[in-house]
Amino acid sequence: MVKICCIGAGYVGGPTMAVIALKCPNIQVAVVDISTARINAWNSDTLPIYEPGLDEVVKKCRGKNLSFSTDVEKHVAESDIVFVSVNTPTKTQGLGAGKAADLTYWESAARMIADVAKSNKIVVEKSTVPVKTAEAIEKILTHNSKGINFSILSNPEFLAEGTAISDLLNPDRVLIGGRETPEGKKAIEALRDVYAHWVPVDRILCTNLWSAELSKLAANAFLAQRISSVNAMSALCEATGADVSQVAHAVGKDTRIGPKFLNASVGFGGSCFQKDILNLVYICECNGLPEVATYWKQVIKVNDYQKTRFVNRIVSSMFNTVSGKKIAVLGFAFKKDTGDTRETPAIDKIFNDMQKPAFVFDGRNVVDAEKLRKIGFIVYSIGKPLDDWLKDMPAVA
Ligand SMILES: NC(=O)c1ccc[n+]([C@@H]2O[C@H](COP(=O)([O-])OP(=O)(O)OC[C@H]3O[C@@H](n4cnc5c(N)ncnc54)[C@H](O)[C@@H]3O)[C@@H](O)[C@H]2O)c1
Ligand SMILES: O=c1ccn([C@@H]2O[C@H](COP(=O)(O)OP(=O)(O)O[C@H]3O[C@H](CO)[C@@H](O)[C@H](O)[C@H]3O)[C@@H](O)[C@H]2O)c(=O)[nH]1
Repeated sequence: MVKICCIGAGYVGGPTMAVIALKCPNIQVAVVDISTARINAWNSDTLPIYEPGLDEVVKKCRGKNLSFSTDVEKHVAESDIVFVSVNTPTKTQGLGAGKAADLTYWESAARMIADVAKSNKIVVEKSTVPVKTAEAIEKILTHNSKGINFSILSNPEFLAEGTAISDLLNPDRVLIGGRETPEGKKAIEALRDVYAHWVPVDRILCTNLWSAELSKLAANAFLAQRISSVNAMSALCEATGADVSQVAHAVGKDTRIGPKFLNASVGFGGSCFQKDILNLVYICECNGLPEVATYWKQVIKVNDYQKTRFVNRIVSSMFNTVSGKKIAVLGFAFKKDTGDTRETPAIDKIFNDMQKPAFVFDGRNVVDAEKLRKIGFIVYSIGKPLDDWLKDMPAVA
């Protein structure tokens, strides 16, 4: 029986391994983590993360071919395939601080694998990492290998939070990068066999290592760029009386552009887009490509601009100061299905209790602005024609 171990029981490691266990009953899957609290939660009735559909998958497989453990070394030693899905945040100090990916957790995982391995292993990069990380990992593993063979694969994850289970069950593609050597090709085949249990083979793309590593950063950069593009348009819509939803709809009808990821917002959030674009910018700079770095950096700059613009609208509409005023934030999560409070029927109550004039600032275009205006609110919807009140106020506080 093939044994898989995943180091890192987070937003990626947990759901990904649960789906592998569900679809591959003949494979034993162990998810390990240094955090006892996280592992205890994975073994309890209250999982450490909320994802629609996750509970059912975990409950079906846990105790059969899916386990969660803090005994990292034991499970790594026993596995044929080791996924590494540890966090790779932006560095906060040292070389590349504020941009480069911090690979401390990755490096310590790689050193531990080299230490405890007693048989040949396929080591899979699941975390999002800079291009050429596989080379560094390979060096760590082979220089400490005691004659054991390690094959490194890059298998970046494209799931989005909130839709992780459906993304994993029905992925647009699975990407596997490996060395173009006989051993590398054999390792790619072994991982392809795992996914082929449920993913159509034409959706399993096999590339060289560097293409797979870079494709992940590129995909996130392209997605974030679309959001910054529509958000940039939202500012122009407000200045001209155009409606950003209508513009996005018309633009997205072009089949070359497509309708997805064109929702104007207060800017993108989440743990990935900013971190991965900063990482991309850093890699471009390190490779002597300042123009390319500047191009992608602009995506973050527009995102920052959009956040500031939204706050400025709030402050300027409320007579240039919010000090002493109470502001309620409805929907604090970075996106839906992670804690959503839209269309709460409590809004009319809220209006009666509020000081007048009462405002709603909608950074996601999710509220029914006309309904709220009828109740008496002054409504600002991002990228939409402005209320008279807002027209009279400067856009910048
Ligand atoms: N969150 C997402 O939606 C998403 C999607 C695709 C890719 N990614 C990428 O996947 C990676 C993991 O992201 P995440 O959101 O799952 O992170 P996370 O912080 O939720 O989980 C990482 C886990 O790794 C554990 N860990 C760290 N070092 C360890 C070690 N040496 N041994 C054992 N466990 C260790 C941590 O305790 C933590 O529980 C990142 O590189 C991220 O960029 C994330
Ligand atoms: O049209 C849109 C779409 C999204 N967003 C915002 O963008 C952010 C990110 O959303 P989303 O991409 O859906 O969630 P993530 O979980 O951050 O997933 C992204 O980051 C992951 C980590 O790398 C990748 O695996 C996914 O493919 C990629 O979509 C959120 O704040 C959204 O509200 C918008 O403002 N407008």
